[in-house]
Parts: sequence; structure tokens; C-alpha cells
Amino acid sequence: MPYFTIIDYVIFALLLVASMAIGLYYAFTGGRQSTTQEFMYADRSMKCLPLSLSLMATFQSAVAIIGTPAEVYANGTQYWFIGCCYILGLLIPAHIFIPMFYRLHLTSVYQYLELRFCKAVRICGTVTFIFQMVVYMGVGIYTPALALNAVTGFHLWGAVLATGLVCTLYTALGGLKAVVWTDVFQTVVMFTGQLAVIIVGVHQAGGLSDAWVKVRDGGRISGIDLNPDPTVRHTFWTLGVGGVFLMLSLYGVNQAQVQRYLSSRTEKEAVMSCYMVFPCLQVALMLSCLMGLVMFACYGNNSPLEQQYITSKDQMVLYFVMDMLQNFPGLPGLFVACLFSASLSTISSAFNSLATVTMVDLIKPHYSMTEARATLLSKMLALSYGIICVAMAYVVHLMNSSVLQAALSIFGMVGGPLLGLFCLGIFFPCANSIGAVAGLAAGLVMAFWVGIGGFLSRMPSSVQVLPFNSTNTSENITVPAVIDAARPAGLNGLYSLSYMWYSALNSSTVVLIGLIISFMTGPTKGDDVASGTVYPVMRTAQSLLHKLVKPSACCTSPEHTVRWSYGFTVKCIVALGHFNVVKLLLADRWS
Ligand SMILES: O=C(O)CCCC[C@@H]1SC[C@@H]2NC(=O)N[C@@H]21
Ligand code: NA
Repeated sequence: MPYFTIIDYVIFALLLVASMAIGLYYAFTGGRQSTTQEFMYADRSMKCLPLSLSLMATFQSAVAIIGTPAEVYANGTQYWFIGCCYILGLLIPAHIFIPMFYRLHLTSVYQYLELRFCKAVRICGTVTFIFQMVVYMGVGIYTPALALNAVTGFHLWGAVLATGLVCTLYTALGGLKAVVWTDVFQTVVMFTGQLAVIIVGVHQAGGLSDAWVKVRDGGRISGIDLNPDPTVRHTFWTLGVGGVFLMLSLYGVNQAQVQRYLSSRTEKEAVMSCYMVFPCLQVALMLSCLMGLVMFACYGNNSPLEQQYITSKDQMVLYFVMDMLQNFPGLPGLFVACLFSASLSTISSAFNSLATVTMVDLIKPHYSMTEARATLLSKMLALSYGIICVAMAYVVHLMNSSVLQAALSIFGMVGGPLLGLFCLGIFFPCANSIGAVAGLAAGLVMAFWVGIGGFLSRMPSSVQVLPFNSTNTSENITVPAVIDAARPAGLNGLYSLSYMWYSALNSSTVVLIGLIISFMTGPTKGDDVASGTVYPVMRTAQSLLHKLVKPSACCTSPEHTVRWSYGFTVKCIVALGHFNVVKLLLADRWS
């Protein structure tokens, strides 16, 4: 069992002390966190660089540090294609969600739901968000502690309590400013730790070229998989397209991220911070995937899992680090600091956003109180969420699917319906409050039906069978019982849907049901909708089309426009014809 030297504990302790120091600094400087505007929104003074690192760190927890390398080690680099969804996944928030939320001067993203619909919809959205983040925090704080304990004997509850306590304190004392700046510091530690392990790992694998040959011959470099089957776990479509909905639910409408956009000095800074998240996410994804490849280059197919040194593939990364860095005192401590940096930067953001929405969406609208009391109550809430989180860590028993899949499934099952609720409000003026509530409920039902159903149907209920012709009865084989032969194909297909489609499936369920119920109960009239709460899709599409096709000046009157568009259509058809003729010529020339 690999062990820690004293220097490793010192480095881990330094991380906690540094995070605490940043928290205390913001607790006793500036406005000393004496107003909710400062505690929740950093006095709307944040710049785009720290914000972009904090936006990235919020949803890069130990799950990504441990789960992504394990995924790449076991299944190859197909998961890397999730990087394709970051383009649309950040462009749509930057140009649709941020401008709208920023111009509405929201105090929480769920206030939008009251402006667009009614208070009941706002409360439903807030409660759904709280449920999502509390469960996600549980996975986030427990993952590193469990993996660390299993591999290094590092005291499990000592680690959970230490991180939970430090995180709660600097979040409750320092507010959003502390959370953002500790995120920046922790992101640097995260990247440094991963880079160090990758460099040492490549060296141990015999250098770059040897490592490359091993992973290539080991089949871990996956090409693009364009298989359209939605039940295949990772393909370009599930990751590149299904992932867009996942990104929108996180970077478009999740309070933790919207709070950062709203704490920007100007709308332009907020949009810039969203753009700058793109390179940060790509670097984080690259480091995690490279870690998985380096693990494969060192272990090949006979992983410590096969050799029974560890019991779950989520312990693989830590075993690898301890195995490789044993002779570099301090590096295991650096990686553990990296792991807990990932955890702390996510949990602190979760605490802060949970305290904010509880205060702003659930308490303030019903009780009037002085600014001082409101700020004090916000700090108490951050503290109580800290305690809930440690309790959640006790509840969360990592399902036998990977932690990465568990975290992404939570986002898909709960974040997806929330995304659908906002899209219903933003893109469909006719949607009304009853439709919104019914839609959200339908989305959550669909989410848990498919999510739980999918999880249960994956449980291999193995039965012990004795081989009929064997003499010694010692070796009995377990075969997974064919449990789903009886289930109708349709349902079986739904249960085996890739978890990467959950966000898309659930958000579209909310929109579909929401629209149907709205039309059944009297759709909202266009001018009844609060101004600034609906995105003018048609007007934007028309102006984009006009910019694209640059009509000649003559197209001023309608008949001119009709004639012009007729001409444009004819030109397209002619061009298409030419293209096909050329294709046929080439085809028979090459055949
Ligand atoms: O690391 C976690 O806590 C959860 C896994 C990553 C969450 C999603 S995946 C798409 C996007 N890219 C990231 O790096 N994080 C989010
Ligand atoms: Na994080």
C-alpha cells in the first residue's frame, strides 16, 4: 500500500491554508462582505479573466480529474470529442442567455421565471436547482476522499471534514469574491498537478514516442465514431450534440454560472468571460485525457484493476500517481492538492450559489429584513449547506457506474429539465405558467424514469450456473441473466439511451409538454409577456439572413424582396445542379 511522506501532508495542508487565507482576506477587506450585493455578486466588479477561470473550475471537480482519465484508459479517446460541444455550448449562452439575464438586472436566475411566468414557477425552478446541486456536491466531496482512502489509507472522514470545513468557512466568510479568487488559485494547482503527473508518466513509459506507439497499438486512439445509434454510450453525436444541451444547462441557466456573469462589471465583460472559458475547458479536457493515455502507456491492458490492487476503476488515477510518483517526494502531495483543489473549487461555488438562491428566491420575497441581517443569514445558509454537503457525502455511495457518468447523469436528469423550462420561457412567447409547471414536472418524470430505468437495467443480475460437463464443481461461471428479453423493444431502447442524451431528451420533453398544456389552457398573448424576457427568434433570423445574403440596395419594397428572393432561390437550384453534374462526371471518371 503506497503511503504519504510528511512533505505530502505539508503540501496538502498548504493548499487548505492558502484557500483559507484568500477567504479571510476578502472577509476583512473591501466592504468586508457587509452587504448581500458584495457577498453574492462581488459588488458587480469582477473582470473577465478571473471569472473565466472560476467558470471553468466550478464544473471541473475531482470527478473530471479522476473519472475522465479512467474513462480514456478503459475506452480510448472517444470522450475527447466532448470538446466539440463547447463551441455551441458557450456561443449560445454568450449571445442569448447572458445578454438577456444581464439586461434584466436579475438577483438570481430564477427571478427570470417569475418575470416571465409567475412566483410558483420560480419556486419550482429554485427547488429543482437546490436538489441538483446538493446531490452533485455529495458526489463532488466524496469522490476524492473515497479514492484517496482506498489507495493511500488517507483518513477518509478526516479528508471530507477538512475540505468541507475549510471550504464552508472561506465561502461563508469571503462571499463570491473569495470563491472566485480561490477558484483561480485552485485552477493553477489543478493544472500543475496534472501536468506534473503526465510528464513523469511519459518519462516512465519510455518517452513520448514509446508512449504514443503503446497507446496507438493498444487501440486507445479512437477515430471519430459517427454511429447514429443513440444507445451507444459515446459517439460523436452523443458527445458533440448531446453535450451541447449538457453545456447549455450548466453554462447557460445554472445559477452558479449565471451569478458569475451577473457579477461582471459590464455585459461585455460577462460575454468575454464566457468566450474565455472555451480555451480553459479545452486545456482541462486535454490534461484529463492525456492522463488516461499516459496511464495506458504505463500499464497497458494489465491494469491494477485486473491485478486486484484496486476495486473500482475510479481509484485507478490515484493508484497510478502513487505508483509513479513514489520516488518523487512532494509530487503525490501536489496531486492530492490538485484533486482537492478541483473538489473545493466546485463545492465552494455550489455553496455560494445555493445560499444565494435560498436567500433571494425563497426567503427574501417572503420576509423583509435589514441588509445586515440578510447578509448574516446568507452566511448562516452557506454554513448549513456545508453541513448538508458533508452529510450528503455520507449518503452518496458511488454507483458502480463511473463517477463521471454519475455526475453527468445528475446534470442530465435535473439540469436538463431546468434548461427546458428556461427555453420554454425564452423562445416560446405563447407558453404560460401552467404549461411551464406541467412541462417541468413532465421533464423530471421522464428524467427519473429513463435515468433510474437505465441504471437498473444495466445491473447484471448474474446467476451461478455449473458447467454441465465439467467434473470439478469448483469452477462455476456466472452469466448475466438475460433479463431484458421480455421487455418491449421501444422501452428497452429508451432505457439503454446513452446518458449523454439525457439533457436533450429531458429539455425537449419540458418544451413539448409545456407547449401542449399552454395551448390547452389558453396560450399567452404576445404583448402580455414581460418585455425583455423573450428572445426574438424570427426577427434575429431575418436580420441574420439579410446580413448573409447582402441584398442589393434595390430590395427596399416588398415586391423587390419577393423578386430578389425568387432569383436567389433559382441561383441556388442552378448551383446545386452544376454541383451534381460535376459529381457525376467525377464519379464515372473515377469508376
Ligand atoms: O467534473 C465534474 O464535476 C463533472 C464532469 C464534467 C462536467 C461537465 S462535462 C462538460 C463540461 N466540461 C467540463 O469540463 N465540465 C463540464
Ligand atoms: Na472544481
